[in-house]
Amino acid sequence: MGYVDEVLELVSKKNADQPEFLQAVTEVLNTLRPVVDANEELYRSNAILERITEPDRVLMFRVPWVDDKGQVQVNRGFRVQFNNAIGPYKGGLRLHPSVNLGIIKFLGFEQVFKNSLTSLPIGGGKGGSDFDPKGKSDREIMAFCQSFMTELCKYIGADVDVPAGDIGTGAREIGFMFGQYKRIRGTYEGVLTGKGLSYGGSLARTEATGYGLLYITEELMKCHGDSLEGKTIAVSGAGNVAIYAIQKAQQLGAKVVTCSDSTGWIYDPEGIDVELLREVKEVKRARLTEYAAARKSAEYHEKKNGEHGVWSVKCDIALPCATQNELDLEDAKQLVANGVKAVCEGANMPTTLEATEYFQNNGVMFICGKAANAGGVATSALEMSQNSERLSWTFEEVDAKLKNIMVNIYHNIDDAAKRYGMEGNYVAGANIAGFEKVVNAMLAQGVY
Ligand SMILES: NC(=O)c1ccc[n+]([C@@H]2O[C@H](COP(=O)([O-])OP(=O)(O)OC[C@H]3O[C@@H](n4cnc5c(N)ncnc54)[C@H](OP(=O)(O)O)[C@@H]3O)[C@@H](O)[C@H]2O)c1
Ligand SMILES: N[C@@H](CCC(=O)O)C(=O)O
Repeated sequence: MGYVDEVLELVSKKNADQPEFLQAVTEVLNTLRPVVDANEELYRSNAILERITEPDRVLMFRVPWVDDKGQVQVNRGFRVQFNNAIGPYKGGLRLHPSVNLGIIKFLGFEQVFKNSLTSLPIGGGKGGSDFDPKGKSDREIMAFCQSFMTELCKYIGADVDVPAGDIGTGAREIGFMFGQYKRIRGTYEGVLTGKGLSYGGSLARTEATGYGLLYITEELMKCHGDSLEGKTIAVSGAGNVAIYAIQKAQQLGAKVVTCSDSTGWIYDPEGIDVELLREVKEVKRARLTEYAAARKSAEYHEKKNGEHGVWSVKCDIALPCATQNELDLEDAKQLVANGVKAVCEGANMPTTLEATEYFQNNGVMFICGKAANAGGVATSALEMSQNSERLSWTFEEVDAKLKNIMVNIYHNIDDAAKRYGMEGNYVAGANIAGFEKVVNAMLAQGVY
């Protein structure tokens, strides 16, 4: 048995109850085979694959808080500090009832490679809680965030570990957590990113993941002699990533005809009205039925198991921007039958392994989330730089740096795939390029 298969077996045994983590590790290690074969002795003797698949540490803690009725509620909090070979741990905090250790580990593992691809000095980590922010009052959100940070603040810091947003964690939650960190630790430092603009946040961070997704998609199209002009795009999700992906796609001349949330989806053949979508989702925190009620051209469909949802709509480009494993093999077959040319992941691991393979075997250009959604964390690293130098850059400066980073990521992953004879396999390219930098740093820093 080869080194990759030995480690895959070991990781499967140790983490049998963590399917999402195993899925992420399987995808990465399978695509690293040519690199591992070329360096087997070095990597094996240094146990590189065993070390890179085991987090530096896992923190799991109780989060007690009081609801509006005076009842004490208890949630479980997590922070997985996965790898800090190239910089302080960096990655978001997910607040969603589905959160468990396996999901946070998959996200933390992916973050190691994604952050490496940004070319900026950030290691990988992730955290969150099974707390459900939906339907909670602002006071309840504050109570939860303060309790969560009361424990987490012992383990993080501007040069140690810098959390940020993810599903369910936006500017409101980051504000409450920042306030609590400051109150307990007594230091005003860039310990979180995605902060409000009046207290250390960066312009363009809100837009960064969605805009970055479109910058890399634009470069992909350009390098294949095409453009986004006039293309029809299907987007899933209606949160931070989806909204700003839709906005930038429209600015670049494409028409986005779908979006979705966890209960239903919209088909709007005239193109999504992004300002209306922002009003419904960002301001009112309402359901998409409100979008449909306010827009004549929009059709609302309830989510039904076994149906393709937004992926049933004919499109040139698909941008999954909601959550993991939201696009499966049957959805991929439908998209291919409808003539999709490119799929770029705004969410983390939204496409199942089988669906990814189907796209790749059917000539669809496919860029995985580690590369395609790296613009968010890259701009978080730019926020860290601004905090360190106590300066704020203009929107245009940050946006220009973001675009440059995304274009470079495209060329790095394209080159890495070509170096190993896998031209056009951007999943392999992203994993290889991300891995090489981290491994070189690990080897240089000795056994730890
Ligand atoms: N924010 C960032 O900077 C960033 C950066 C890189 C990657 N990502 C990834 O991008 C994805 C979206 O994050 P976000 O920041 O946009 O979160 P968000 O603002 O909380 O939005 C998430 C969206 O996805 C929908 N959704 C969640 N679970 C779903 C499900 N099971 N089926 C259908 N829709 C579902 C949500 O609908 P409901 O409102 O009904 O829950 C919401 O519309 C995640 O995978 C995240 O890890 C985020
Ligand atoms: N949660 C986001 C952003 C992380 C950050 O900005 O640190 C991601 O998956 O990359």
